Amino acid sequence: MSTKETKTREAICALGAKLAARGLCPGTSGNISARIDDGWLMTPTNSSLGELLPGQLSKLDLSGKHVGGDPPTKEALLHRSVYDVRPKDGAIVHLHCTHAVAISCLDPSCHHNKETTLPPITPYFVMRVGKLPLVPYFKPGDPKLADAIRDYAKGHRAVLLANHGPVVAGTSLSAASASIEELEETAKLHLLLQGFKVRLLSEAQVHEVEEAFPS
Ligand SMILES: O=C(O)[C@@H](O)C(=O)COP(=O)(O)O
Ligand SMILES: [Zn+2]
Repeated sequence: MSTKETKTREAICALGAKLAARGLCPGTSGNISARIDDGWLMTPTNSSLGELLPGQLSKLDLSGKHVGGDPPTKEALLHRSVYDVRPKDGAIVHLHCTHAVAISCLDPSCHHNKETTLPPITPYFVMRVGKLPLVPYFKPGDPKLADAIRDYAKGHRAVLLANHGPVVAGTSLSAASASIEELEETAKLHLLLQGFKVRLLSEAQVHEVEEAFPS
């Protein structure tokens, strides 16, 4: 096994432990994956992200065949679809973090608009997440979900699966993690602000941040 693969295995386990310590992946929910030279490493199905072992991680070859470790997450095909349409990204995190899941369960008429479920409340949300479109509901692991996500993930690093939770891609595990944590915090803020008059960032302020901090 290459040193890079060994390090990636350790990084996935460390990230799982961090997300679990922050209460972002209840039970055995969520999954993490990373690209390696000869395929992908993914978290095994039904595993607790806080208790991952490097040697148990599932390895898929470049054709998507399971070639090592425990059986992969039921969302393996979904992860592969996102990698397919986002060739520059190297890692994906999917969580059932409470506030983002709450947003995913709202009637779409309660979402900010058709392009994004959450509005631009803070510059850091614009930097780390940007727009957050809603992917229509399909049951977890459904190949139709893996197919549907393609159109949304092509132009967005973060998407929200209806009645399910967020999926975020990044150039690295730490980039994907920073984005999904910011997404969850913004979902929480958005819910906290319900009933108040909120000043959103203007379109010009959003552009200013996008230009100053390109992703
Ligand atoms: O919601 C689901 O069932 C999956 O998307 C999930 O979060 C955990 O499934 P596994 O990765 O197969 O454990
Ligand atoms: Zn899930």
